[in-house]
Amino acid sequence: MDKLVIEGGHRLSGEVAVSGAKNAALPILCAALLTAEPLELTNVPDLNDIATMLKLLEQMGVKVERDGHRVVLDASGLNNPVAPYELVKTMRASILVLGPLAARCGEAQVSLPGGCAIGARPVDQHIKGLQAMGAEVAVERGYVLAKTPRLKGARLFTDMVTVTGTENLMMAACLANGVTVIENAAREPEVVDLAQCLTAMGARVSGAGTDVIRIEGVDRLHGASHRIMPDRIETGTFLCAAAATGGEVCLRGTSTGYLDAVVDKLMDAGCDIVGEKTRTSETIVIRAPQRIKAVSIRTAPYPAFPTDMQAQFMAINCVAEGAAVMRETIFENRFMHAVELIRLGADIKIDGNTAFVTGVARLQGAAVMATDLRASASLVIAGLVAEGETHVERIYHLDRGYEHLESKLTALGARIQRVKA
Ligand SMILES: CC(=O)N[C@H]1[C@@H](OP(=O)(O)OP(=O)(O)OC[C@H]2O[C@@H](n3ccc(=O)[nH]c3=O)[C@H](O)[C@@H]2O)O[C@H](CO)[C@@H](O)[C@@H]1O
Ligand SMILES: C=C(OP(=O)(O)O)C(=O)O
Repeated sequence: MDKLVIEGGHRLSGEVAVSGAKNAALPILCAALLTAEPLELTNVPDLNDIATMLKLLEQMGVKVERDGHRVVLDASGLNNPVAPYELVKTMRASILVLGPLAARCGEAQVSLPGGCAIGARPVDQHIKGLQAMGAEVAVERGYVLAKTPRLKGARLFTDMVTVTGTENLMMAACLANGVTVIENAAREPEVVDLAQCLTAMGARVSGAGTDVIRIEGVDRLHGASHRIMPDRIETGTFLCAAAATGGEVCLRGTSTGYLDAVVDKLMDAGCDIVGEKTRTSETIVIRAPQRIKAVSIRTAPYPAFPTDMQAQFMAINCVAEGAAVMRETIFENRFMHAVELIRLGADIKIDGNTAFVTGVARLQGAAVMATDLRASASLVIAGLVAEGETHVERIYHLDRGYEHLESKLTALGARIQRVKA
């Protein structure tokens, strides 16, 4: 098992390119199931989650061609609407095949995604929505089993804002008979990116980016080309790494437009952040003070502060001046990084869904264990500023969602190496 060894204390500076978004690419790969014509995707990040999703699609009969960041999917031979446990156990997003399979094949057997360290993460809203569209859905022996004649358009209301729930139901509705309206829909930019891809495939979707999405079902979708949006969470992670180290970094191929809440908090922390847009490119430049100020946050669905940035902000608050209150409202168990940060010398107290963080003058390197994807990122950020060496173990979590993180950080002046543990 690989681990990262980080020698802290090196200020980040220079330029880095941001990759395509994992959380946009995963649903969009599943959208290929909706058509018998090729779907060409560019800016697809090179991540373990993407490799797993491609394997999953391949074993369903989808032809996959991959050349760097370009992927072409051809689901004309789709013949096995099954997502087995072996392939879905590491990846929550595998549930995103459910809606497209039910819509295109009239049946699906999808293993419940594996347990995850950040919370229970049920899929009851995905199921409730498909049932409202006329599908018979049961959960048996760990599998969601769906059977349906052509899905029917329906008025859907989700009990809470769910990102993959919205995406699953939006994809299913594209081939349904009649109009579907999803109320209380997720407004995340990744939902909008998926809607844009579906529209390019001939779907009739309006309202993506608002909390009411309307989909007029069509008989079939066709092939298309689509470029995956930049990863706003990778962007935010590099901004935090720069902020923690008092650095000056230019991020290429990304935009402040996707993460207003994060940029706002980093400016409150004392950073100077400028987004620039030319005809051909977009960049963000961050200049951080020597020591940032602690900032309080409360996670909530987009456009509020993203839960996927909470762990990275905890890392920067650990070394900031002052104290912060951090409230996690999306997942019931997403403070696993706190105990590891405490091993590095952080001052953190947890009470239910609230963390109280008081900045310390310095962290000290130690061996720590990554427990989930963003927890891993927070430990890397803390390692960049801790005195001495930090060893981050179990980085397979990191490889699920960050493309070449250590080489990108090395290019910015960090001392970070991957070694066999
Ligand atoms: C692949 C992907 O895009 N993952 C993102 C997606 O996850 P994901 O789509 O799984 O997260 P949801 O938005 O669905 O979860 C929000 C909350 O709703 C609950 N819930 C959800 C569905 C359901 O049927 N029943 C239910 O109770 C969840 O347990 C959670 O407490 O959005 C999360 C919230 O922004 C992000 O952290 C993840 O990075
Ligand atoms: C929680 C995350 O991903 P997933 O939903 O794929 O587990 C994440 O991207 O931070």
